[in-house]
Amino acid sequence: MSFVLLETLAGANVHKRPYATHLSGLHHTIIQAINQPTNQEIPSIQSSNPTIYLTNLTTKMAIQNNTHADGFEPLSMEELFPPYGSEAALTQTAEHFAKETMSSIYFDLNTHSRFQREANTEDLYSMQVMENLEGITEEFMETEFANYLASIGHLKKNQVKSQSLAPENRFCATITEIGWKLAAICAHTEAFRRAYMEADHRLWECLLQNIHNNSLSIEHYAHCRELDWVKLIKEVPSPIPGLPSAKEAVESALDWEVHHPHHTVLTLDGDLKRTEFNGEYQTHIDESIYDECFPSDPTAKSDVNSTGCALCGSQGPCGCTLQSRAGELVELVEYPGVGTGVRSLTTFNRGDVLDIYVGELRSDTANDTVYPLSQSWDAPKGDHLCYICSHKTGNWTRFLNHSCQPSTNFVVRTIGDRVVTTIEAARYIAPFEELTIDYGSGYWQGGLRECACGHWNCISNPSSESGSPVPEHKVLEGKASKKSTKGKKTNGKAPKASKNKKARVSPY
Ligand SMILES: C[S@@+](CC[C@H](N)C(=O)[O-])C[C@H]1O[C@@H](n2cnc3c(N)ncnc32)[C@H](O)[C@@H]1O
Repeated sequence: MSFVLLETLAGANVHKRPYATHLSGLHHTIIQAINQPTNQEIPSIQSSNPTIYLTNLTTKMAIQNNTHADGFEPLSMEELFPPYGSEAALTQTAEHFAKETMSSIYFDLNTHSRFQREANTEDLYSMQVMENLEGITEEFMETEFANYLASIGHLKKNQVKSQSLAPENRFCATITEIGWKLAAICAHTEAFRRAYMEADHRLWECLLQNIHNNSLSIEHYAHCRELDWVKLIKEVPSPIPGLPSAKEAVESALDWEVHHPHHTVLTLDGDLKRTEFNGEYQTHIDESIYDECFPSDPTAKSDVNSTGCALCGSQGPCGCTLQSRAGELVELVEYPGVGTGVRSLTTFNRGDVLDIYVGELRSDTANDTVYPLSQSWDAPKGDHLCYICSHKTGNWTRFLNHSCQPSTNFVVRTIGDRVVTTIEAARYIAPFEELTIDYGSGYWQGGLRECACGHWNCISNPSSESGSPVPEHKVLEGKASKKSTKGKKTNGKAPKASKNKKARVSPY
């Protein structure tokens, strides 16, 4: 199990490191830097490994090109690895750079909002960080704008406080291409500011194109995190020769009621909608709840159903929690033919534990055949504990669509005082890739549904080896594998089940 995106174990001796000035590029490292005990080595960024990137690219391109009679067409080596310096190779590099930078932009925006929230609670350290971040952002915008005004003769050179270090005309090209709004949002991120200064023309153009193509996603992401980008540009006078109107950008700020980022879906027609099922809004909860149909928590860790907490190994009460940040780095997006799905905004590596499938723990499925997951403590033997029903309340994991070649897996683990089903990365996952999971063959059998994943070996493809129509459960079962830890049995007693836990709704 890899803990790249996990925060900390409860009770672990964790010290915060001083905030690093450069957020971008180091994003995964920063997570660890913030959360690991200070005496540990910080691992290097795995996502920059070109082999991993190319392996993923190979898979992606192979899937996109499945035009052969048996549904699979191998690519030539030249297509996969264009010759060094060729136009195709440069484009591939630029695309890779843009995706990585985009992922750092989302990460930095999220980190900014975490500090903002802590600063709002009068945390002195976070208040100081916020002051620095705001100062850097304002100075960046002011310098670049002043230099532009000087270049068109609206300011005298000696009125400009500091020289821009960016290539000439970059400010104008940026505002023209992505507009004041996205520039103001992205200026809050180290990733954007650094690329602005350092990236060559081709890389920068590719990044701007990516920002432009994801404008609603970025604005919604910032909006949910209450980023005050307006104050950065509201004093910009209009009109400025050669630039669009900043006033119009301010007036077009997103007007969308925010409860939780995962209450909103980016639709195929470029709009936003609330998540709903059977005409009712779906709400986010952080952890599973159970009601009167069980006298106590049916998933409570015990001697019978668990070999101990996967995080600390304890058989007795331990209070460990999985605090993954993966949920903060994914978004809900509509996909053709399959409805709402989950899009990654960062890179994940094989083995990353992304989150826990949560919902209402019930003895029945509440007549829902879409979302319930059978929770067992030993999946291969099928020892069923309850159903996790997430049609009304749940987290982002309920929106994972199925693929016969999925990027994540269900895994049964004991974490803290509960047996849970985690979602874990099955392989490297690139930014903007859809996260998918295998619902298990039973979900598709019986002719009621057809899988639309399009994979050449899809279960619903009659010529595929995996298609065999035997009706079974109509719930998500996944291919959950039991992962045990060699936990010490502490007192031999099953811990008392916690009292009915109220759903805690967090801001993210
Ligand atoms: C657990 S939900 C996933 C989220 C769902 N797409 C939504 O809009 O809420 C499962 C449902 O999503 C749709 N779905 C997911 N994966 C699919 C696939 N590969 N082919 C067809 N439909 C799929 C089906 O309607 C399925 O019953």
